[in-house]
Amino acid sequence: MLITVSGPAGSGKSTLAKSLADALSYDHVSGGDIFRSLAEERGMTPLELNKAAEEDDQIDRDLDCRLRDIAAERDDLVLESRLAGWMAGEYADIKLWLTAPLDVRADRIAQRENKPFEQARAETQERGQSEAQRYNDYYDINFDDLSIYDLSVNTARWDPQGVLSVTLHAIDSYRADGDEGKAPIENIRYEF
Ligand SMILES: Nc1ncnc2c1ncn2[C@@H]1O[C@H](COP(=O)(O)OP(=O)(O)OP(=O)(O)O)[C@@H](O)[C@H]1O
Ligand SMILES: Nc1ccn([C@@H]2O[C@H](COP(=O)(O)O)[C@@H](O)[C@H]2O)c(=O)n1
Repeated sequence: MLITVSGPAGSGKSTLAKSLADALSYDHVSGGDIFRSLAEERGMTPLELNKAAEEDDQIDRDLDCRLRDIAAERDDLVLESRLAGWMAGEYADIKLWLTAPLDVRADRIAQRENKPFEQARAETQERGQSEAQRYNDYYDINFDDLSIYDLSVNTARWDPQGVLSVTLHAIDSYRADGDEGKAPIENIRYEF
């Protein structure tokens, strides 16, 4: 199966994707892995590529194109990034969405990156708004539209082990013969 894990910054995507891949003995590919590969191919550090991406939208598009190619080619994989669900589209078997209130995510990011809460909160909010605008401009994606996902989990309500249990239960309970049909993602422009 191809499982995607999407959500905003600090929602717990990497944490869940790693533990899901371990539990299922699947491979795990993250947007961060792809971004690091793109940087290496260009002879840049990820930080340098991140700065370049502010001026050059082709860098975001290359990352998203790589996500879509991986989704088309691979199986028994957990694919994790903001847009994994949108990019994998019809190739994904189960699309998971993780979220948590902004204050919770900002607090996690403040701890992870060792910065003040207010700073993390402002940066996370601003980055989220800027990303949502870019996804809309590039691909006509409404990042707030959760109708494409099969399961949404508020990770503020369960610890990482709890989130893993909830999602593993959903995956284990999935029966292809009882599936009434994947809903196609409509009106997205896969233009890279
Ligand atoms: N269910 C949870 N409950 C409490 N803390 C969590 C939970 N899931 C993840 N965390 C913690 O929140 C922080 C952010 O998690 P993680 O890096 O997995 O998020 P992310 O969505 O991949 O973030 P980003 O998009 O910014 O890379 C980490 O410190 C992680 O340990
Ligand atoms: N313009 C960008 C795009 C991506 N990154 C890095 O890739 C990681 C994955 O991004 P997703 O949106 O696919 O989750 C992200 O955490 C960044 O490390 C970036 O720096 N700049």
